[in-house]
Amino acid sequence: MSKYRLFLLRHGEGAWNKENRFCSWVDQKLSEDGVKEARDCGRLLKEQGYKFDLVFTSVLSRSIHTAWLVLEAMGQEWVPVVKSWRLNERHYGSLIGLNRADMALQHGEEKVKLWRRSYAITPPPIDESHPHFLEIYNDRRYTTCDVPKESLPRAESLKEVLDRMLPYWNSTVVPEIRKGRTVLISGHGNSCRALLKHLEGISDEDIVRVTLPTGTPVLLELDENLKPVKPRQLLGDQAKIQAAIKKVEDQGKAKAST
Ligand SMILES: O=C(O)[C@@H](COP(=O)(O)O)OP(=O)(O)O
Repeated sequence: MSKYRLFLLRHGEGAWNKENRFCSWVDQKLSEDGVKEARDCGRLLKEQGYKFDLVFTSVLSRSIHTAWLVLEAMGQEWVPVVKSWRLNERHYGSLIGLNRADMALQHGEEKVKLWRRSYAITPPPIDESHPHFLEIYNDRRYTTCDVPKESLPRAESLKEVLDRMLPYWNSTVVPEIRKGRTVLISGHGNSCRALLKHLEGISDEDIVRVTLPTGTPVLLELDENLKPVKPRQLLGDQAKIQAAIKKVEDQGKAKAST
């Protein structure tokens, strides 16, 4: 029987989602469409009668703004929002800023798919020569982390995302769920995939086929051991959701960027 409800959400479309560039730890804002997606998501959740007690976000603006817009559309702006770098998007290393379709032309679609969706493959790390290195590592938000700046990742596989997220999940999120609080995690494509893998016990092979569209709430009904009692539900128009998933998958197809 379902005891708890947990909602996962990949933020609304960001500016670099639109440009098909790996965004990761670069703090891009939501696009106009992304703002609309977040508002629509809040309206849908309100229509369906859901109420949140607590929202968790990463320290990236696109996840925070999405949470704000969802809460505003629901008329639940008072709900506390808690932020942690441990919910950040996967660190895409030296791929950050690069166009996926260009990468597929240069390295092949299979390689890009492995970088994007495999469990244990870590992309090449970022170094000081990368155009976005200083922007990320000199950002004040990363002085507030529970690890020294030098220990922050320089690239991550999905497994490494789960490794840094799980301590936070177990110490901070789980106790709130166990108190009976309805939690929304306004996160990212890969941080949500990592959590889904953990909660649903998805194998390393099967996680490759899990892709999340932007701005679409995922409802998990959990038992007292926080195990799902039924398949995850992506809320909204199912045909539109399938089209949005395909669009994200197709971002890795070879095509010269304009
Ligand atoms: O880092 C990014 O560019 C995307 C994920 O990219 P893919 O894994 O889909 O390539 O993360 P998000 O938009 O959810 O923050």
